[in-house]
Amino acid sequence: MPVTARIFERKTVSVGSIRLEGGEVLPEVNVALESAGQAPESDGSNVVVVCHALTGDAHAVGDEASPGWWDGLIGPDRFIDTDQYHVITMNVPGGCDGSTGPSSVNPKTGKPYGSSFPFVSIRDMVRVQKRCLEVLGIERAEMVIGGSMGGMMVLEWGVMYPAFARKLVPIATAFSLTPTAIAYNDIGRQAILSDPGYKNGDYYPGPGPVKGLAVARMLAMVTYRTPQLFEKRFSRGLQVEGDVAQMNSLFQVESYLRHQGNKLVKRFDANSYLHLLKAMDTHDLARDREEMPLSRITAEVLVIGIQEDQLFPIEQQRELYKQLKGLDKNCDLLEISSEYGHDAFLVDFREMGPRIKNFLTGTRSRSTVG
Ligand SMILES: CC(=O)SCCNC(=O)CCNC(=O)[C@H](O)C(C)(C)COP(=O)(O)OP(=O)(O)OC[C@H]1O[C@@H](n2cnc3c(N)ncnc32)[C@H](O)[C@@H]1OP(=O)(O)O
Ligand SMILES: N[C@@H](CCO)C(=O)O
Repeated sequence: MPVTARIFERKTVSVGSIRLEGGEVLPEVNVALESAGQAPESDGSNVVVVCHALTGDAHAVGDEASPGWWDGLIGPDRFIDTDQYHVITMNVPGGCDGSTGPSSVNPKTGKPYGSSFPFVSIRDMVRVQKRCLEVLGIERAEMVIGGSMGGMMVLEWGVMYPAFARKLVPIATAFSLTPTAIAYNDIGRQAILSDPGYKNGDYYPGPGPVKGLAVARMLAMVTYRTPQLFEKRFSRGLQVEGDVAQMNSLFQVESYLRHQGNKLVKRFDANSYLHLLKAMDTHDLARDREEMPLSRITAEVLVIGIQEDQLFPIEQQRELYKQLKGLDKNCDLLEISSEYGHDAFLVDFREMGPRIKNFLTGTRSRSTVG
């Protein structure tokens, strides 16, 4: 593979109007994207498409000045080597990192969409991203990879566009959410909806339901990590030594979660959060499909699961692998154990990294499970 000048680019691509699964037409859809690494080969053999998770964005790959959220996995001489590959990450429609979403201006009214922004499904996200890649002249990819919501998109890529990618890596994901995950999402949703700053979704340019969004993030963080990690990091330590009778002491874990809540509201829009939660809740790979959707996949698949994941339990990835295997697909399952739980796909690359590298570069290693 020839090594050419390394590119790092952020841009917004107009993909025109899109008819959504729900029937509504979203006019003038923009997709914000970032690409890093080598120029894409015309046959897509060095192209890696990254699908981000709920509060992720297009900035997967960064540098010292501006770290990206998947720098541990992707970069020069890293597991996905940008000296060899062209890595492209698109912000999803409905998001808030530059792609058309609830905070965007509706070209028909000249005002932010707010409450009028239509429902965007996981399939709509993939359809929009496919259109974006077509505009860029990218017809094929070597691999599509992503975790959590991004993993739902990876599976949809394989089902909707079987000829697009040669390899798929769905991580910490599933065909659909468990009722428990939907329950967590609804508690977060209710926190946002009950904040007076929500104003039925039409709060722009105001700060919006920042308290509600912060509380939603606090709860979500508990599901993203594990009791073991919290025990190790915080135990029952106090951040503020208060008077028990006055109830003004503060545990370290409380302080940490409040910090995480306050951190998210500085970079994320509550309406986008609500839309993406709904997209995940309602997603089902089998919905409105007569044939077994996995039977359409032609790519090689590496399923990765985290044994301590509270949000997407490991049984879901085992089932995915089992069904792929039952359909005689070329697939593998990597189970990792990490005290980071669900968030391990963002931070714990010890086992995942080498395995993804081998899968991408074609150096097959022994199956973890069978
Ligand atoms: C690098 C980026 O640009 S990420 C931005 C885009 N985000 C995404 O794409 C979403 C995916 N990313 C994530 O979910 C997260 O960023 C992760 C999983 C990758 C990492 O999570 P982090 O929050 O960075 O790590 P961690 O759980 O260790 O928290 C560290 C933070 O908690 C703070 N903290 C730790 N203990 C306490 C405490 N007792 N009280 C208050 N704050 C505390 C630290 O000071 C640190 O704060 P900072 O992030 O403001 O510097
Ligand atoms: N930490 C991840 C978890 C969701 O998969 C995020 O915020 O997107």
